[in-house]
Amino acid sequence: QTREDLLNDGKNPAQVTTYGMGYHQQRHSRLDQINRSNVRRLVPVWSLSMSNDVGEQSQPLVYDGVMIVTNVRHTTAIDVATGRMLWRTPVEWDPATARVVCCGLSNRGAAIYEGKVFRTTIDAHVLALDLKTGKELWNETFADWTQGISSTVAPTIADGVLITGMSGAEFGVRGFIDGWDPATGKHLWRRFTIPGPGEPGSETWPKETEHYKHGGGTTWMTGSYDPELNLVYWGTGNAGPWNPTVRPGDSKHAASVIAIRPKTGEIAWSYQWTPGDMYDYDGVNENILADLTVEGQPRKALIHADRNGFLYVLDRTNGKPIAAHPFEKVTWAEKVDLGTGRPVETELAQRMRKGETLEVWPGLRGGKNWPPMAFNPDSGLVFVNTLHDPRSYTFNNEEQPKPGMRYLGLTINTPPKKPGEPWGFTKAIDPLTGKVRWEKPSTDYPAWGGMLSTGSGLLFTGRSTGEFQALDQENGQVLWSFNTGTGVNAPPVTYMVNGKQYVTVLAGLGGLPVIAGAPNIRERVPTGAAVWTFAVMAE
Ligand SMILES: O=C(O)c1cc(C(=O)O)c2c(n1)C(=O)C(=O)c1cc(C(=O)O)[nH]c1-2
Ligand SMILES: [Ca+2]
Repeated sequence: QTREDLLNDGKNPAQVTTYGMGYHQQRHSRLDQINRSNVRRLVPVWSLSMSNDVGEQSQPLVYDGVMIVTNVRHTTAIDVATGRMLWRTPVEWDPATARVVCCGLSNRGAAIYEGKVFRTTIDAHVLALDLKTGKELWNETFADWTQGISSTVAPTIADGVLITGMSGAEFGVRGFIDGWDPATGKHLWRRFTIPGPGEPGSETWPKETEHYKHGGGTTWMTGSYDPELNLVYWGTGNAGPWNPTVRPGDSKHAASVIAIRPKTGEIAWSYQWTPGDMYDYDGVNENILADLTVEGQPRKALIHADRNGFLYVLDRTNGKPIAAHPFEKVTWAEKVDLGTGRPVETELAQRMRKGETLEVWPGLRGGKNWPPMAFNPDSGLVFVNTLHDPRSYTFNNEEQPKPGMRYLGLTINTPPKKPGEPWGFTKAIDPLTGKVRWEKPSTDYPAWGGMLSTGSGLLFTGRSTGEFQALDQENGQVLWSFNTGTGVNAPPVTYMVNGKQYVTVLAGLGGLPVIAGAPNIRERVPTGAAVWTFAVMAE
């Protein structure tokens, strides 16, 4: 896992070295051995228990025949050929940490570089293990978890710097991104996403108070990286508290993407998806980098499906919007004005800001939550699991921020589902036009799984009810389905070993779906945890 290995992820099919299957996070593999006609003979070749009951969200990494997976309890190395565990290093944390976690005890994966495995922990540590042995090499505490700061994010390595994010925007914290020396664990820089007094963007926060210290904007999904521009694109979470009446203004840089220099964390540009966020529209969803042709011109684009319901294409050199179309039902904004770059709020949103209790789409979980979509550069389409789920909010001003305590300033109501109304959709969308090529409704539970696209026109994704499936990219038809026995949230990967293509996904119901899941999911789908690896059975 040299710098070259990370830069070339996707080119060498034996390896998966980065989160997103490439720094661009397209989650597309050129591999085409598994195709429409043989996918029905896809069978499990091994499965390994993860000894965990609180959910699996990690994207596996594969290097030199070794797979690295994480969850909240362990970092595990697996021999890809046999499915045997090579080593497993436990992560120790005080069970009381669960109190400062909004949405489950989760971990989304590791980074690998120069013989080391890097990960964050739920109690706000970042650490390095020896890739060969699992032995801990260094371990740094980056925050005091009792203050409400935790971590679920997979780190990344960009330009030789280890970069980590954090969680806690529901607990009155101020978001940041850290840079570390991967060799030693030395802290190199910290970039707060919420500006301090006098910094650019500070004018969007109340001047009289120290509200910026509680402004949210956490950084709980991994940024993508453009090595040529040398910029890392990192999304930021909801503004805090959700109640906007105590923080009039845009609340920058919450619910935004910031483009940062990996060596210093300096912000090159920022773009705010949801100014003055009052819906918990965390802007952390993946930022897919792609080179698109727009009106005959090649453009360096960034594609992002936000929780706020809009699918954006930005110019990633400067953060200017090129396109923005709703990909789910949106009632808080009429459109995004491409000239000003700002959403045009509906009357409904304006009445909400004044304190009326009204139903809004998308609801707090967003038109899409964290499970990453995929982009196929050949067809130019994105493939995404959406959430079709409104909420109503009643703001109240009583709450004050207290370290490590929830700080939301509102109560939430879930309107009853209309009979026959889907919980979400799986959609193929052209990000430049917003045109939906096909969509499939989810009628029992929302699909809450990451997406993988392959060169043979297949899509792999999981369902909350346990099925891991292959869909046809042309029409969404399910070509293959395997029941893993527990919900699938994690993003799948594909790679080649000894000339044979494999697909791997972690199964393990967890995260927000079990806490606030669509009807009684805990009674109908068991928890549990395993890595599943599939290949086409020989004739
Ligand atoms: O604001 C935050 O810091 C934060 C962190 C996390 C997280 O780290 O998992 C989630 C959210 N917010 C959130 O709003 C959310 O809907 C969510 C879902 C999940 C999940 O794991 O399923 N995590 C989170
Ligand atoms: Ca949040």
